[in-house]
Amino acid sequence: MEKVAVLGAGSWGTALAMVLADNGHEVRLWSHRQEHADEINATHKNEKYLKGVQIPESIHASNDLSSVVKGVKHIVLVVPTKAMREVCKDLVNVMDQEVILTHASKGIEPETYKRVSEVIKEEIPDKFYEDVVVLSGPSHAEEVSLRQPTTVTVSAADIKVAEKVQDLFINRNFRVYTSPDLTGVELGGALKNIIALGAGISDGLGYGDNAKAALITRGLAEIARLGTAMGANPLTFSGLTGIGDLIVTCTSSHSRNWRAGNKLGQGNDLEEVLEQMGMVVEGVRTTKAAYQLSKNQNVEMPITSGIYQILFEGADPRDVVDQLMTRIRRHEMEDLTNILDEQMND
Ligand SMILES: NC(=O)C1=CN([C@@H]2O[C@H](COP(=O)(O)OP(=O)(O)OC[C@H]3O[C@@H](n4cnc5c(N)ncnc54)[C@H](OP(=O)(O)O)[C@@H]3O)[C@@H](O)[C@H]2O)C=CC1
Ligand SMILES: O=C(CO)COP(=O)(O)O
Repeated sequence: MEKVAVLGAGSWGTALAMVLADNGHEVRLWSHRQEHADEINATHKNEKYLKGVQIPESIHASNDLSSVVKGVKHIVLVVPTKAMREVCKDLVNVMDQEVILTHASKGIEPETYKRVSEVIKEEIPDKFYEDVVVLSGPSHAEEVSLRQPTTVTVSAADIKVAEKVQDLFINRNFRVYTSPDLTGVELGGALKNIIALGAGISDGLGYGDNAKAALITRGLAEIARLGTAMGANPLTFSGLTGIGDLIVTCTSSHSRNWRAGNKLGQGNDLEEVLEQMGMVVEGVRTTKAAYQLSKNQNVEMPITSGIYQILFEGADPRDVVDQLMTRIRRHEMEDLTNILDEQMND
């Protein structure tokens, strides 16, 4: 059994800490607020983030980063991506041994367009880690904390290290696969949040299942287009961290991105919506990053671009839908049509 530090005591950090505790590991859960750590230790609940869920008494919460990471073999980073750099900087000051660093956060940094593992590697010298691993997939914390069947994927540059993390987390409720495509796994998890905002907007506008299916399918096409341009393997987007996570986030009312989109579709203002949520809505920052990336990479992303206009340029969602529906007509799969054309000409 391993000593594990989970950094980030929101819904996902707490749910992952519970999986690890169920597996018999010694789990320390770090919160950046002392009173939050005290509340978890006193009540064995995390009411704001996982309402009604009983947390195993073996999980010890703390606000003291240094004591939390002392002597651990694994550190699991689960803070919102906007806090990732700052937490890594603090972590470097208290680390004195080599660990396996896993992160389970989903986003892209808007200013640098970096994936989370790139941010971590930039901030933490490599003498402190065996490798940086990502854990991603269709996994709402609310369901994981109820031990409902869930599947995720872990990936790292060194697949052997990813397998160690697979062993750490896997159990009969939480099935963990491995993938060699770190870039694809991280991008699928980050970019699906943009489309989930769109699915929420569509539902908020009162559109139906046809529109949602269109958003998921055409959304996946543009995620794969950008992902492939950034070095991912296109096959990854047909897996758990691609279409799997896209389905769960676009169709579940657990999703904060879907819920925020839903309120926007009903005509609420972005600032107000984010304030009311009180939880992280990663898709907003990621839309900014992906919109800019699509321009830099010269990749067409009409849905992302439409959501950018709604979030940051005050566009009316109905006008954006109209704009998407009346784009110039085209083939569904340009690549496929090109191959067929070539075969006809042979
Ligand atoms: N929830 C889910 O089902 C899943 C979430 N994820 C990803 O996990 C990541 C974390 O999300 P999640 O746990 O859901 O978020 P939540 O909104 O549930 O919780 C966020 C937590 O981070 C804390 N926090 C905020 N700012 C900082 C900071 N500067 N330093 C340290 N901690 C901070 C918050 O503390 P405070 O209470 O003080 O605000 C809170 O404890 C996101 O990237 C998300 O996309 C991935 C898969 C599933
Ligand atoms: O990533 C998630 C499920 O896999 C959680 O999505 P939300 O952040 O939209 O709640």
